[in-house]
Amino acid sequence: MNPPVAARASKTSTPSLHDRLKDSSLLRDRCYIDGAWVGTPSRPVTNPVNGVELAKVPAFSTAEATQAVEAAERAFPAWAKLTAKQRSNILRKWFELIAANREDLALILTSEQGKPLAEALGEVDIGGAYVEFFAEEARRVYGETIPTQRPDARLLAIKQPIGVCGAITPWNFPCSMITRKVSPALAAGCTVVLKPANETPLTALALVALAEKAGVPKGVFNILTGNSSAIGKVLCEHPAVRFIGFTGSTEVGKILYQQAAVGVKKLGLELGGNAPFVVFDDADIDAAVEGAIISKYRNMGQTCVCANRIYAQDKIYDAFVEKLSKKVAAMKIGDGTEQGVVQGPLINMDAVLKVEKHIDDAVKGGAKVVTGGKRHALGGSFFEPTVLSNVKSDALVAREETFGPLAPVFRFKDEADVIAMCNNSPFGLASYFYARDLGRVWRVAEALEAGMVGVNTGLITTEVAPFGGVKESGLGREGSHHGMEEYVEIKYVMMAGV
Ligand SMILES: NC(=O)C1=CN([C@@H]2O[C@H](COP(=O)(O)OP(=O)(O)OC[C@H]3O[C@@H](n4cnc5c(N)ncnc54)[C@H](OP(=O)(O)O)[C@@H]3O)[C@@H](O)[C@H]2O)C=CC1
Ligand SMILES: O=C(O)CCCC(=O)O
Repeated sequence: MNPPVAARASKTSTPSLHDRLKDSSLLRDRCYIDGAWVGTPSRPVTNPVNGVELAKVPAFSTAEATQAVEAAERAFPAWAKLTAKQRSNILRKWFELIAANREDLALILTSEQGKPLAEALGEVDIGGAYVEFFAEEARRVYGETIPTQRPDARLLAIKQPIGVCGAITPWNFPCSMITRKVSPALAAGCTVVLKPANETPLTALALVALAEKAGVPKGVFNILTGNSSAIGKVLCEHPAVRFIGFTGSTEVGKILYQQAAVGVKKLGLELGGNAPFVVFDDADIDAAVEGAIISKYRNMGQTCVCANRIYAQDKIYDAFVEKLSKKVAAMKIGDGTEQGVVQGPLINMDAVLKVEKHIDDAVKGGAKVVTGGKRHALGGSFFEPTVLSNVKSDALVAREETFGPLAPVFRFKDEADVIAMCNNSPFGLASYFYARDLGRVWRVAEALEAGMVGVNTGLITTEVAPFGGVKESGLGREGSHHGMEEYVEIKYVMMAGV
């Protein structure tokens, strides 16, 4: 029997998260290992709006991570042996439960992460869409027959689940980064040990509670919260783990890459970006402003694909900056659960310090604050959405990912000039541009060194397309049928003596 978080006596008039949920059993304070809810809740999870504690979760480490991997190892043969249809049906049920509980999941997500409720609902929907998509893909893991080179032999290649998989996920998308890894893994026949970000474990635990309800067997999907480096080391070094899927900073991605090298493990890495967003002078400026807003300010600028450097061409520069800053200045800031709020708090004070550092540096170099530029009067980690103009191409913000609500607008002269600036980065995750000339659209899309290009759009994420980066932005792809390939091995079989 799993123990949900008990109702807390609320001393204030504001109902607790527990009391606001339609199904309070989704609020969990234990981890799930080998089919049991275990651990002592000890590590507080707080609301970034006001620091109020939402729940406590266990602080697990090496021993529990090893237990979780070994549970996943024991569960693997039976799960891999199920027919694709059997696994697909369980995943379908998980998707249906996510959809049926979308409002509760979104409320948990906003409460621990801070993004506006409408965005949290959107994230839960796409999170569910990954599960739905991979429930369908489970039945399409086809192999191939190969024309033989020997008359007495037949050749074929079959695809088999890679084995136990580790998943390490970030706080900025506490739902969709989990389902984007776990659902293809389960669909392929792999078992999983998940370590969600310590800032946002409650959405993850709720997703696991729904997976349990959907009939995912014991040991197939395990989750543990706690010491990230110790748990990460077990996932990288335990011989049973064959794949690690990670979304997060490039710095941590490189640590995992090195640790996993010892056991020659396959890795999927979704790391930092530094997305350029280019507005050419033939663009529809109003559409470009809308695109810049969604790309830059979604999740308060805390997405790895968000526009980090905005380049506007000479002729339209002033008009673009004016229209963008007008819209940004009108954004409603506050608790993401309040009606009309489009910007919540940043995840923590470190995030605020990074935005301030980038603004200070740009301003010292001659940039002008057109709107925003400082901490918001609400206090805590609230920061005013900001637009800077006349930013120099060598500013810190041109080189580093801000991960906050800061839009620096750079000026450029021509296509060659801007492509060189865009590609002058060790990162290559997303990129965006607005243009109408068809020749230019093809040239620029092909020239950008990035895993993803948005042309005349600021929102490119969908479960049906391959998401991932080049250069130091990572390895592999998530989502789409390519996302399944990460979780299978190809086995070549020669049948001779035919
Ligand atoms: N590409 C992306 O989507 C993301 C990029 N970032 C970038 O990284 C910056 C820092 O954010 P941060 O949250 O610290 O990102 P991290 O890379 O530190 O965190 C991502 C995940 O990795 C875990 N982790 C941290 N250290 C280790 C380790 N040594 N071994 C295994 N797992 C580990 C974290 O756990 P825990 O939280 O428990 O420490 C979390 O689950 C952001 O400002 C942003 O620039 C951050 C998040 C997502
Ligand atoms: O920031 C990330 O790590 C993933 C972005 C997901 C999205 O674009 O919805």
